[in-house]
Amino acid sequence: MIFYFSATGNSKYVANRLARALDSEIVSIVDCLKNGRLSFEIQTDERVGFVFPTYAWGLPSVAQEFMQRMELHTNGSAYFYFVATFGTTPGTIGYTANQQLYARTGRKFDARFGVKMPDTWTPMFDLSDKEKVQQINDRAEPQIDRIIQRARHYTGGNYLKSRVPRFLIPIFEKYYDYMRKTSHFTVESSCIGCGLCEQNCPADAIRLENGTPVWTTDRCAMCLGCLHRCPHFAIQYGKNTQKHGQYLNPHT
Ligand SMILES: Cc1cc2nc3c(=O)[nH]c(=O)nc-3n(C[C@H](O)[C@H](O)[C@H](O)COP(=O)(O)O)c2cc1C
Repeated sequence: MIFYFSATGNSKYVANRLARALDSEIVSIVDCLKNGRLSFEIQTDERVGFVFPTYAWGLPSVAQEFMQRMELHTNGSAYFYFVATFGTTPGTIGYTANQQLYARTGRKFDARFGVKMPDTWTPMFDLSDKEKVQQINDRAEPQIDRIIQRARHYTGGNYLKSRVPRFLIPIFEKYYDYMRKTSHFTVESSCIGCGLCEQNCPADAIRLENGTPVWTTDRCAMCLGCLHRCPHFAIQYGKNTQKHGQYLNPHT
């Protein structure tokens, strides 16, 4: 079983690659949260993966909620592994994920991995050069292959690079709160009120008011799925996203 969350397709692509190679079922945590499917039977020697994007060096709020609410029934022999997709640095996400799993199940991840992919935090990072973006995605392939090899052999260890001191965790938690201020969103006149942003929002944080998206701040995970998936690129966040372009994983 592989649990995943993905706003723009990177983590879903990685989860799919792992699932095909390891003959695992992939499970969307957004569907689980929406349908109340939170209890899972884990088989003997099963490989149980969690594939999440890194947000502000930590877990997206949706992933935190899932990990806090999930119930995993296991006889203890399963292999648990965590995969962070990230753009620049995964920071402390591996440590935080470990803490969450331990709090819920009393056990830690056997292995932690990372895959560097295009950084979808476009208020800061420029994804407008499609060739460069493709190169980053090409370089992700051997990283995914290595994870498959290790998971296939139940290999343990912490392979998440760019680890940083844990005392920075509260600072980055505050930074994520700052990022999640939905007042930074603007909607351009090219918006046709199609409602795709509302339909696709993983946190049910968007509703259309007079044909224009409005965000509910305390629900929004700031995944930027609305911005990157808008067919008219009408949703912006701050001053830079327009010039930094939209991104969806090419396999989406
Ligand atoms: C709100 C937000 C915060 C992010 N923070 C980080 C970060 O701290 N470090 C990093 O390396 N990448 C960061 N990223 C980039 C994503 O982790 C990366 O692009 C990921 O592969 C996106 O996965 P997805 O396509 O499955 O949603 C951030 C992206 C978003 C939207």
